[in-house]
Order: sequence, then C-alpha cells, then structure tokens
Amino acid sequence: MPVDLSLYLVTDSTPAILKGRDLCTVVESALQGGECCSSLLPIIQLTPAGVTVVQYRDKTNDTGVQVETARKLHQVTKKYKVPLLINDRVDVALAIGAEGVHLGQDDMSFMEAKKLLPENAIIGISTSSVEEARKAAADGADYIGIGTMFATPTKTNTKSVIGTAGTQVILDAIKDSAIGTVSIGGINHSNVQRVLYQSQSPKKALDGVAIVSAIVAADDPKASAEQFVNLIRNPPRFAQASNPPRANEAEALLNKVPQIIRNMVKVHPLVHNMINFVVSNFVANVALSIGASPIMSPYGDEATDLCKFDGALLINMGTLTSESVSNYLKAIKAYNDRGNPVVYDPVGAAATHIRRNAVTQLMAGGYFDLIKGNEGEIRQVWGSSAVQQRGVDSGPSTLDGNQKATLARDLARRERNVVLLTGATDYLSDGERVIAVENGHPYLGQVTGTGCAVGTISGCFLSAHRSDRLLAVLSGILMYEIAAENAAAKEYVRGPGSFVPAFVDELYAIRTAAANGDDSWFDGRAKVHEELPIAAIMALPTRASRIRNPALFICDIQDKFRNGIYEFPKLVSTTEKMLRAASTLQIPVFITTQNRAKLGKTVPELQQHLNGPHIRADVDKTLFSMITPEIEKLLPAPDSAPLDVVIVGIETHICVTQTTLDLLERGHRVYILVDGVSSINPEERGIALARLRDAGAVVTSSESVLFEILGDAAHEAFRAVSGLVKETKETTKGALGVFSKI
Ligand SMILES: Cc1ncc(COP(=O)(O)OP(=O)(O)O)c(N)n1
Ligand SMILES: Cc1nc(C(=O)O)sc1CCOP(=O)(O)O
Repeated sequence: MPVDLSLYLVTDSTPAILKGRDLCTVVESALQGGECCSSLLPIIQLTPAGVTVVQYRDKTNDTGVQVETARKLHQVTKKYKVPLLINDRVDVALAIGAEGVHLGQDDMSFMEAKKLLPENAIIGISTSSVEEARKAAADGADYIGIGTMFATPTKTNTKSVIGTAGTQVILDAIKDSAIGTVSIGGINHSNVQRVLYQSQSPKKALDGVAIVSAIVAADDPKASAEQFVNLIRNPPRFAQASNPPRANEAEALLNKVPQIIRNMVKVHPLVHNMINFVVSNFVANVALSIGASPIMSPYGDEATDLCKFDGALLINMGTLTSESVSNYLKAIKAYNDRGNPVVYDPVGAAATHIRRNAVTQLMAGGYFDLIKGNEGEIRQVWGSSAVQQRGVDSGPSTLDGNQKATLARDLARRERNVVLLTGATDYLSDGERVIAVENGHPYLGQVTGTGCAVGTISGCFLSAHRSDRLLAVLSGILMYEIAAENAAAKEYVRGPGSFVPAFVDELYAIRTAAANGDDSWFDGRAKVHEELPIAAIMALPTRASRIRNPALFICDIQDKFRNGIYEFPKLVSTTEKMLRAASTLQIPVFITTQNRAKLGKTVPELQQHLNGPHIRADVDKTLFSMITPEIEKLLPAPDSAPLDVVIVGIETHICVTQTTLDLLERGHRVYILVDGVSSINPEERGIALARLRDAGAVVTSSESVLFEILGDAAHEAFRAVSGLVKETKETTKGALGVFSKI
C-alpha cells in the first residue's frame, strides 16, 4: 500500500524525551504542525502537509499499557487521517487495528507478519545494508527505514552509522524497486535538508525522514513539525543543478576563465580561513595579492557574524587541536545555513586516528562545496581505511591518472559537490565533468603553504562565482598555477626562496591585468583537458573480449584461515590485484565469509577494496557454496545473459568447488584462478581443479583472465589494467611459482 513517508514521526516513551508529558498530547501537537502550511509553494523536494505517519515505539511499557496507549494514539491519528504503525509488535497492531507495523531485522519476519496482518496492512522493515534493503524490496515490504544516518543518543545500540554516503549506496542498489524509503537517526532541523540532498542517488531519492527526539522532545512539537515541513519542502541553499558535460567542455570552460577572474577581482571577496598556523601568513598574503580580503579566525562562534559578509569559509585541518573540530562545525553550520561556500582541505587526513576521526565527524557534520586534497587525503575522505600517510606530505602515489580522475569524479558525485585532487596534474570534478590541469611548477612543491593557499584561492572564486563551482575553482587554479610558471621563469629566481616573492608579485600582476580588462596573460597558457571518466568506458568489453559479463566471486578469505591455508598470503595478493582491477573496470564483486562471528571478517588487506557501488554483496553464510539465497537473488534471471564468474578464495575442494558446481548448474561460465585458490592440504587443490575442469569450468590465471576481459589494447582501461599487472608482477610470479605446480 503506498504511504506518504515524508515526515515520519516515531514516538518514544522514555522520560528523558517525553519529559513528563502525555504521549498522545505530544503526538497531537505534532500532528497540528503543518496544517497551516498546506498551500505552500509547489517547488519542493517532498510535499508533507505535516506529520504523514506516526509509529508507536515503546521500549519501556508492558503489553497491557502498550495496547491501551496504542488505542488512544489511534484515536488521535485517525482524526488527522494519518496511519499509525506499531514498532516490533504485530500482536499490538492486530489488537487495536493499526494500519501497520514496523519490524527490525531481529523481529518477526516480513513473511510471518504478512500472514498474520490484514491484506492491506503497511509493513516497514529496518535496514542498514544493501543486502537487507534488497531483501525487503524482494519480499514486498511497503517501505524500509534506512539507518543509522547519524549517531544519536535516542538509540545507542544501532548496528552501523552509514551517513548520507551509505544511504546513497543503499538507494542506488534498490533503484529499480518502487519500495518506499525513509532515513532515521540523528536527523534534526539543521541537517534534514542536507540528508535529503546528499543521500540522493541518480535514480532514487529518500521518500522521507523519520524523527524521534527533534519532535517528541521539542518544547513545542507543533512548531518543530512545522519547521520540518518547511525545510523538507525546499532544497538546501547550497544545492546546485548539475552540469552534464557538453561537447568540447574544456574549451568552453577556458573561454570563460578570464571573465571569471576579472569578476573575482572586482568582487573583492572575503575569505574566512580556519587554517593551520604554519602557513597562515603566507596564505593571507596570497589572498591579498589576488585581490581578496582574508581573515584568519579559528574561533567558531565568530562565524555567525563573518558569514554575513557572504564570503567563503576554508577549513584546513593542518594543525588540529582538541578544540578544532567543534569550532569548525559551528562555522560550517553558519556558512551552510546562509548558503555561502565552504572549502575543506583535509590536511594529513590519513596520518593519525585523530585526523581520521576528524574527517568522519566533519563529513557527517556539514556540507562542503569543495573538498581539496592530495591523493592520500582524498582517498581517506572517500573511505579507504587502509590509506598509509606519513605526516602531512602527499606520499607516494598508487593511482594512475585515470584512477585519480575516477576517484575525484566519484567522490564529487557521492557528496554532490566539487572535488579537486591535487598533484603534478590536478583533477577537478563536479561528479559529471572531470578536468585535468597540468599547469604549475615544481617549486610549488618546495614551499610550505602553496598547497594550502589553493584552498583559500578556491574559496575566493567560489564566493565570487556561484553558478558553476567547477568553473570557479578551475579559474582559481589557473590564475595560481600560471602565476607560478611566470615567477619560476624570472631570471632572478634561483630556487624556492627567491620563488616566493616572485610568485606573490606575479599573482598581483595577473590581478592588476584582470582589473584593467587585460586578458593577454592567459592567451594559450592553460594546459587543460577533459579527462574521460572511467564509468563511461568501464566494464564495456570490446568485441574482442570473450568474457562479456564478468563478475568476481571472493570466497571466504578470512583471518582465521591465515595460518592453516597453504600459501595464504599469495592467494591474498592475487585477490587484491583482482579487486583493484574490478574497481577500475567496475566489475561486480560478490564476497562471502563462512561463519563470520567465529572465523572473522574478510582479511584487513582486502578491506580497503570493498567499497563502492560495484561491491554487490558481502554475505555471511553457513552453506559451503557461495550461492546462498541472498546471492542467488542478485544473479541474472535464468533467461538473461549468463555471468562469466571469476572465482578466488578457499578452500578449493570445498566452498570453491561447490560454488563452481552451483554456478555451472545455473548456466553461468566459471573461471577459477589457479593463483587465487587454495586449501589446507595443497594436494586437495589439484584434485579439485581437475574435477572442476571436467565439470566445465575454465582453470586459468589472474593475468590471463584480466587480458581476456580487456580483449583489445584499444580498450580504454587497458593502460590502467596493464599498469596494475606491471606493478604486481613480482607477487604474481611468486603466486604462480607455488600454485602452478599443484
Ligand atoms: C522508520 C524506522 N526505521 C527504523 C527503525 C528501527 O527499528 P528496529 O530496528 O526495530 O529497532 P527499534 O526501533 O526496535 O529499536 C524504526 N523504529 N523506525
Ligand atoms: C528508533 C531508531 N532506529 C534507528 C536505526 O538506526 O534503526 S535510530 C533510532 C532513533 C532515532 O532517534 P532520533 O531521531 O532522536 O535521533
């Protein structure tokens, strides 16, 4: 049954939230909120006229009181024509004739509840993972509660905090289903618009938000509900329309750059820097030299006044202290509320657990128009937990240009903002367009503060040019990097020391030229091209490829097996290579663990590769075969094209064997990687591989399968995949050395 989920009120009977008030009175007050605003503007995200659903959730009272309270609540909700759902208790719902129930993963199953409840009863299911969401959709639930959005004191024993990024992944996974969706956990007036905006996947958005304390504990529940209605109806002030790439995008953008720079000089924007003390002076001088007005203030409360100048805020966490994060959050809120740009420079993001936590808190706590960082920092923000960073230096690169472009594009797409991944080539993306900039000079890498100043400059341009953030940041980088080239070319510049004053002079010279309407400094100087994002090319096999529908299956590579399995580290290194290739090629990946509680998770070496939309399932099982009911549901229907499953894992003669036989039986093709499977007794491998080959599987090697997937050196991922093969050639040799013998 379709249900309007837009403003979903969940009750709570604990004294801390109810504060001695009568629950029915609080709920009735909330239901009155919104009655007044039903004729508001039609340009809206969602259209609640007020609270649209009430869920009675009572963790304290016994059954008798729950039935009595639910009955009273039902009188109230019926008056407002709003459905009443009962949390956890199908019996209470049946006793009072409620419109439906909300069930958690540990409550009565959907199927059981469906049997007991009337035909048209509404059934909602709590979910916190793709698998749970897909199952609820396949079962036929009316809606899912997706959580936990943010950590909340209302419920501290939640399974996992998934934020807007995790919610987006779930929404994307069920994009083809009409099931309703509502987010829950820590949602309040200051984050509700961001939750709705940033969670949105290209094809599915949240249908609403579920709120407990922000309404039930509010002094005035009616006013609180009204405020939610108004917020939900409108996009956040920082929302921007997307800019799909046009033909000759880079050229079209470059034509506009001189005008954007002239305008920035004219606007003379204020840039509020919450920046590290090492570079503060240099960055302030850079901002002054381009014609902006810098203020350095680490004091969060000051932002309420400073944001009124409609400049930009820069958060640079280079010298983090115990007070920094709370100050940043106050400032971000002030600028977000006003819709003024915020730039995040997560300096040294992966260097310490304090910084990693700061990244998590800041990403959950506000919206950044631009995230700017080196490869390690951007990977940390993306969520790669195994990023190794020493200090705040950029560290060695592990990604090639195309992978950097993809990372910038995917992060920008996920956060619905702009990302600048800096390096010898900078990659700039707004989630649609990816622009590579090759200007600049090596001296920039020899002077502290030159990287941080890019954040400040970007803020100035974002503030002066609001309609296209990517163009604004591109203009800033070009002004900055061309000035660096001009400075380094001066004959009196002998090294980084003499470079600094020349650089500040050259920034000033461009600013003066721009102020005089002279754009000649820019003619033919930009080294910019559009980088083809990998998604446009990924996983599209060339005609030469025989492996047309690849999927990677990773079977039970868990910690507890580390010491028992023959040559375990070599199997892990092959799997890591395959996971990296799967990410580049966006090959769907299916992972299982055997009895995770006892045998541990998939090994830590692989965890950093288990993020992203191509990871289709990560399922715990007791079956030996990976074809569990959950995975079976995700496989193509029997009448569609079969998969080319590439399988790695353990043990060859048990789980790998049974998975292969199950897949073959269902008509799929199976490629078993000889350098990617093992058993406790090495002899079992040979026996199993011979049997599986007889059954119709292809026994091959990781390198062979990768090139078979590409099929043609003209494949646009060829460079990336062959680079990976080259990089891992020693470990490949090691694995083949032991595994090919048996
Ligand atoms: C809308 C909505 N989503 C999720 C929940 C959580 O339900 P559950 O997992 O059953 O946990 P408890 O509420 O029982 O603590 C919910 N109640 N509503
Ligand atoms: C009831 C509930 N379920 C959650 C989940 O994550 O499944 S979080 C939650 C409590 C939400 O309360 P508040 O709006 O006060 O943060």
